[in-house]
Amino acid sequence: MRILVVCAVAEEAQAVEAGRSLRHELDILVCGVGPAAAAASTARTIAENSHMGRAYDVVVNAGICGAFQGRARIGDVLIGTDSVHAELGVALPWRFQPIDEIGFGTNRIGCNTVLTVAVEGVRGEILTLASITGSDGQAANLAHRYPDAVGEAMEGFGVATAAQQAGLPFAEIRTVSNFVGDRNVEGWDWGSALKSLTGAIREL
Ligand SMILES: O=C(O)c1cccc(C(=O)CC[C@H]2O[C@@H](n3cnc4c(=O)[nH]cnc43)[C@H](O)[C@@H]2O)c1
Repeated sequence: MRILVVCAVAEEAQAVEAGRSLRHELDILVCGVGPAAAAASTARTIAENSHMGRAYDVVVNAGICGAFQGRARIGDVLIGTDSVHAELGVALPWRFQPIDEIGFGTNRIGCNTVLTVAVEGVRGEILTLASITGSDGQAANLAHRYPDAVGEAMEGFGVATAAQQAGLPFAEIRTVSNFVGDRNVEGWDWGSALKSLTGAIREL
């Protein structure tokens, strides 16, 4: 099986590389931060490899993330059931209206759960945002809007869109470096999250 694993930054790619198994052919793409870079870079890589006769069977987005308080802990592995774009819709003064409600597509792409059946972790929706949530108030609002969301990151929905348009199964695996909320980047535990990421890829 040929697997494309998409990471935002080099540190995540190194953690994935450390967990690589010889059972599968696995390419690692560093796409850059955010959903637009993730979608464009993933789509281009899928197309180029297909033209070279090296088509992928599966696309996986792997990286670190923030977790919603009480739903997961630092270092936990999160396995997406759905990748949800939490900013795609209409920001009404009194509530956020997802794009689905106005008939212009969907902000949700289902993850293939068979791919990740052997990976131990917390299962739930993983949100994608172009902006990292930077306050406890915003975090509470998102947690309320998405009661089944376990974490947030910045690339999942972009990678999922590229995979879906290419007709490929998609999975999102994240490991928790911080809690969603007040921005304190010094408090992020990259070490624990990257170590867990290596372990999760080993189980994939
Ligand atoms: O704001 C900063 O100064 C800063 C410092 C270090 C790293 C960053 C990033 O932008 C990395 C974000 C990267 O990691 C994912 N991630 C991790 N935690 C969260 C989160 O709580 N909310 C959203 N994304 C998160 C994300 O997928 C990025 O690829 C910034």
